[in-house]
Amino acid sequence: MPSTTPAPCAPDDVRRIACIGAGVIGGGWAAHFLARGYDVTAWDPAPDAEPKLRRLVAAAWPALERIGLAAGASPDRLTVAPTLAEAVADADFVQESAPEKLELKRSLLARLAAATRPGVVIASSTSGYPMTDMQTEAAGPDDAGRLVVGHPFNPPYLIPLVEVVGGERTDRAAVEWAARFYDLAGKSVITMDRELPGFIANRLQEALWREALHMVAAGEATVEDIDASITEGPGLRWAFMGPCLTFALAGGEGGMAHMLDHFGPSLKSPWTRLAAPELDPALRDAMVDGCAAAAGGRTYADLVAERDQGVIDVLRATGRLGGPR
Ligand SMILES: NC(=O)C1=CN([C@@H]2O[C@H](COP(=O)(O)OP(=O)(O)OC[C@H]3O[C@@H](n4cnc5c(N)ncnc54)[C@H](O)[C@@H]3O)[C@@H](O)[C@H]2O)C=CC1
Ligand SMILES: C[N+](C)(C)CC(=O)CC(=O)[O-]
Repeated sequence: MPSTTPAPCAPDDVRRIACIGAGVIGGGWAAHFLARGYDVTAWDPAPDAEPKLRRLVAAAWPALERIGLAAGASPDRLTVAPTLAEAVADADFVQESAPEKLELKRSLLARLAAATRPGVVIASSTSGYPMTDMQTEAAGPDDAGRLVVGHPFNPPYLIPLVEVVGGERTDRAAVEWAARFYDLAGKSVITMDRELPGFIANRLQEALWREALHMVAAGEATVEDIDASITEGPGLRWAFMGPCLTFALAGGEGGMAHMLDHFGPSLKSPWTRLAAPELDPALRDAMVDGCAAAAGGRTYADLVAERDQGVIDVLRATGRLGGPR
């Protein structure tokens, strides 16, 4: 469909990015865009947002230096704006990462569309809301048409994937513009042609997560057993080969055909519980205590540094890190 709302600049001419909401993900996006050499302006209504954001970027920067910064990249190119309107006034692209609350997203995305220059694409980091449900308050086709989902993975400055999809009122050209922009900004993009709650990756992750919670709730496995079952097992394969091709190898030389003929009947075995468990206080405490035990005295900062180095090692070992960019 031809664009009715052309962006004010081409994806490769983007220079200024606004990050709206500057918590774990908005801050991670800011670090990523800064490392890629963009100017970033952030806005977040929390009174302590600026020092928190600067701490997050400072903590991420050593990892970003290790994988290589773009020419001219600097944390000094981060500005924190006092108002939403000032944050987006000159933006060539907006990444919204406010809390996962539908009403909040609806009104915030409408405000952002009204405050940006006509045609500027606005992407939401939502983990699961379809854009159709979030774009209901956008004023008209020119506003709603440039709202897309750009779902990242934590931390956005190291995990390449971003899932891009529009809603019923989104102009297809905005989806294509966002996909091209993320690609130029160093992300690995999956563009979806239809909306699914949870998109692709979270739909898969949530199935695993529900089963983990069921096992902890029923006392069938500890948090540490569950984590080790992935890091010592399938997780090692999943870093470079997805679950489908991995299981094709389970069929030996007969491939997926033999795998399905052999193990297909067990698909119907009651292995999974599928429906979500009740997140009652006992389960909440078991998960929180189990994670504290698994952390074994390592602080949040220790774990972030360990995770960042682990992701870099995996990216490097699987040939997905080139030289300095
Ligand atoms: N935490 C994660 O692993 C991932 C989260 N996401 C998505 O990213 C978004 C943000 O999540 P997190 O960063 O985890 O949350 P967070 O709680 O760390 O950060 C949210 C930030 O938004 C700010 N905020 C509150 N009201 C706001 C408003 N009206 N406008 C702008 N900012 C506002 C808060 O002050 C806070 O700094 C959510 O949509 C979430 O689903 C996506 C991928 C992964
Ligand atoms: C926990 N989460 C559902 C918000 C996670 C994501 O959306 C993606 C990720 O980083 O795994």
